[in-house]
Amino acid sequence: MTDNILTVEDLKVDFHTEEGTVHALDGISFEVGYDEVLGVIGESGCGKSVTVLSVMGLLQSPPADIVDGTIEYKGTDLLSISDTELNEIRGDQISMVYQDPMTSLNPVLTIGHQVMEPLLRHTNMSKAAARQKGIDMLESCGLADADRLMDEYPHELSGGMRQRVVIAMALVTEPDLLIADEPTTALDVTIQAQIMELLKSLQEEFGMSVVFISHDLGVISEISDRIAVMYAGRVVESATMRNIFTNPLHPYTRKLSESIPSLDSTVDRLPTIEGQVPSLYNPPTGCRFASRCPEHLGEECEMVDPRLKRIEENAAHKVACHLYTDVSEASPPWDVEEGDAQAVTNKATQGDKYE
Ligand SMILES: Nc1ncnc2c1ncn2[C@@H]1O[C@H](COP(=O)(O)OP(=O)(O)OP(=O)(O)O)[C@@H](O)[C@H]1O
Ligand code: NI
Repeated sequence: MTDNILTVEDLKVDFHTEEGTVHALDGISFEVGYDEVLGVIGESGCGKSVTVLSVMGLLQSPPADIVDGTIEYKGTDLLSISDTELNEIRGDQISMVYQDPMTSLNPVLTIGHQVMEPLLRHTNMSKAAARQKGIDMLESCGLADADRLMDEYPHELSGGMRQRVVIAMALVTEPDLLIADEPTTALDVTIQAQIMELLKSLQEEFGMSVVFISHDLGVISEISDRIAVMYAGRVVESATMRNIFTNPLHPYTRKLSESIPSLDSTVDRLPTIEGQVPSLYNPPTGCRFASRCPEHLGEECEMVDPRLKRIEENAAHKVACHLYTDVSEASPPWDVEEGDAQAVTNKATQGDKYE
């Protein structure tokens, strides 16, 4: 058993289009622990959806082309198993909630049909048992009168109710990993808060792992244990939620955290980050944030691609930025070989003696 339920390493995805090749993901790496909620954040077009669609095996090829990388789910590389094996896992152990509830619901089938479908496909459950399980799950998702709802059609429901149905469909098989791609964006603020609350309590109840995508750091902070910040097809920082808030390192993350309105703020418009995300047809050589970065160091940032560095000895705080040095490259007193450590200790002890 590995420590993580999901480990994505160096994932590269291109799209071949008439205008050329879009390098949508350029070496994405991240991991999700058991029972952990990973928030993935970044501006529109930075590759959040492509990342999770790769995990789900749902990228259309062509135009998509997974050029490199591995996606390990419980130690199995999802990129190297057969479609049949992937189908077994998808919708049963791993399920996904999409941004727009209407795209995940079939307008001509009843809610009951759709909620029971994953159970009938992935388990040996009888229809009656699947129906009961569906009703229970709709109720867990905060839908009253679930028995009657089972015989209704999607258009008879409000947007918030439909999104609850979609969540119930994703959770009905009690998956080990739930992927939620901006599940509340289409909803108004009050309903959005209720759905977040619901997801949080269901995560605790079922003890599942979650990958939660959003372009809003405020929304994601309510549910995440850890956060991965994406920019232009890369992960630029990853750390615990607490560290992202108290000690954001990447200038892009700092900009994102400045753009969360504080509660007493009188400004109701989010300050946006100046400048444009670079084109992914022909991405810049160095740091992709360089052209917008207030802490730009000059040529190094323009020319040298910053790799993801681990900047703290024990914590898993990683950042891809030339402002920081990897712990393994730095030579602070604690960063010594075991033999040397002994020497340091001896020296210290001797020092004590002579005092
Ligand atoms: N089918 C496709 N053909 C060509 N390019 C694509 C395709 N799908 C995605 N891309 C490109 O891949 C990049 C990443 O897109 P993606 O949808 O993952 O962004 P995102 O971070 O999810 O954005 P949003 O917040 O708007 O949902 C974008 O540049 C997008 O234009
Ligand atoms: Ni998206």
